[in-house]
Amino acid sequence: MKVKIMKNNKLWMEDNAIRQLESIADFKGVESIVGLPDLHMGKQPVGCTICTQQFIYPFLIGNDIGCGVTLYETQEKIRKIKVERLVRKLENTGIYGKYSIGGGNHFIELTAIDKVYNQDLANQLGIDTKKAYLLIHSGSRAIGESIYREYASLEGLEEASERFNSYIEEHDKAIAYARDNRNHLADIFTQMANIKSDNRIVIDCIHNYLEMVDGKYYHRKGSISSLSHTYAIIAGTRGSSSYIVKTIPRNDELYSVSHGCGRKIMRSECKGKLQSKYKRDELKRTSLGSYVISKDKALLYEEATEAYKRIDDVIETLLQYKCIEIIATLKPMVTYKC
Ligand SMILES: Nc1nc2c(ncn2[C@@H]2O[C@H](COP(=O)(O)O)[C@@H](O)[C@H]2O)c(=O)[nH]1
Ligand SMILES: [Mn+2]
Repeated sequence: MKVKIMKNNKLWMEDNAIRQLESIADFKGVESIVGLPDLHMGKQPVGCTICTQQFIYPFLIGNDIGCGVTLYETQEKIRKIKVERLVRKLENTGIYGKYSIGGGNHFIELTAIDKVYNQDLANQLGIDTKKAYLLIHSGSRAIGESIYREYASLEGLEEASERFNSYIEEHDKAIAYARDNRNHLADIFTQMANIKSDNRIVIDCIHNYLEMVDGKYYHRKGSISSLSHTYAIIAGTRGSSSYIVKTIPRNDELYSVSHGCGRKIMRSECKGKLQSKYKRDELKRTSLGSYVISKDKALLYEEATEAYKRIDDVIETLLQYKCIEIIATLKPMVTYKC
């Protein structure tokens, strides 16, 4: 079967997203497709891997080429951080200019190791439960957007053609820019927050890109490659755990692992569905006690925890398919989106 959907009874999965993925199966060169547990609808399906031969489809990668999540270790002890004072300080700040977080669900999160499940693997990563960590989700910003505009037609690009070669060149630059952007954001944020840190990278994993392996093209949109990433971060939400995992490469799942929990409620519907339950300001604190700092007030509803699938269902599904081993969980302290 060309399209495989990773499912589990408890996991919420949208039929329209499955149909959107199936509609790609007949494109020239498409060999196989995997819908990951965080699959959801977008301009193109998100949470999937599409494997092709001979042709590539830039629009399947989308505009945020190189988007990823990086985990940095700070040198600040959790117990020394006065969270409320820090939040008050950060509320009057913003990151503008050459390096920026980006809108939507991009974020910088000050976070703590909550529970270690595999101490040996945690030691290999040098994880110290006393220290504060930073989780940064950001991408290639305007660079990715301009590449997307140039190549977004539904037409595939044939291997070795001039357009194919120039897309790959631009795509690789966007990945490098996105990585650099995350690293600069880590420096800017720790200085702004006055957090001691040399920002050691613990894990850096990207989820929107084209991976070439053995003459095949793996279009990854919200999909982490277990071939390139031995360790990965599966992002939760501002109000739920994110997971540090070891990936297990599996051909049947196109060597893929989910990048997050995936959207459940469309942005445009969030306010209508959630405002009878929460006043806007109540969404600045989460049920975990963490804080959200966002100048964009609409994002408080659009990015609420309930706008997403349950991370534990996504993780359970990945475990069931033997694609990951859990190392530890992260618990957000402050989610910053300015
Ligand atoms: N730890 C946090 N994770 C979050 C937050 N907002 C969203 N998310 C997760 O990130 C992925 C990334 O989605 P993408 O398709 O835009 O790359 C998403 O699926 C959520 O699981 C947050 O504030 N904190
Ligand atoms: Mn992303």
